[in-house]
Amino acid sequence: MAVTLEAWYMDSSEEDQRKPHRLYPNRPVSLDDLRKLGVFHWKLNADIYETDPELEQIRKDQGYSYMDIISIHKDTLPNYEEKLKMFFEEHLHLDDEIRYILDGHAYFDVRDKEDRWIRIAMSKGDLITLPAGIYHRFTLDENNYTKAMRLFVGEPVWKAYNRPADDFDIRQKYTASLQGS
Ligand SMILES: CSCCC(=O)/C(O)=C/O
Ligand SMILES: [Fe+2]
Repeated sequence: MAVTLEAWYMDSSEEDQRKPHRLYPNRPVSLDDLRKLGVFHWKLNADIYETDPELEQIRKDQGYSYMDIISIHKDTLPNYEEKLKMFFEEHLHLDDEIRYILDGHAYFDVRDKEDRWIRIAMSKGDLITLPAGIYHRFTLDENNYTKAMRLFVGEPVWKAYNRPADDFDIRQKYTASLQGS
């Protein structure tokens, strides 16, 4: 089980979003680089998610009072194609996005400070937090399946604001937080 998270700069090809879209040669992005963008990662044991004390501690420390589980597969998710299309539109949220992969695989793409796409490969046991105001998107990979826990502080708000949302206070706050990092 890899403790680290693999991430890389993406190519600009319009080919299938589910492909890795690496540059050649590959340009990896470290966990430290991700942290500077406000993106944080934990590796947990997803086999025991229902009773995991480590997950409990994170939820307590971070105030993640809400959780639900979403299974993203053509046979389980209503309006599967429509939802995947929506998830892959570049957007931001007014709150942090917190996702814990319980099974399968997925990609989160985030913009770096220079507006380049970074692809983050998520698999079973990866918990990630994306800060409010960061432009990002989500896709399945070529396995076409993931099951994820969605966590939230308080009552969940799933509203996504597609780019451009540069005038939003949360976007300004996020870009200001990057200064000097
Ligand atoms: C893994 S949950 C579906 C993706 C989602 O909710 C979102 O906002 C992606 O950016
Ligand atoms: Fe999102």
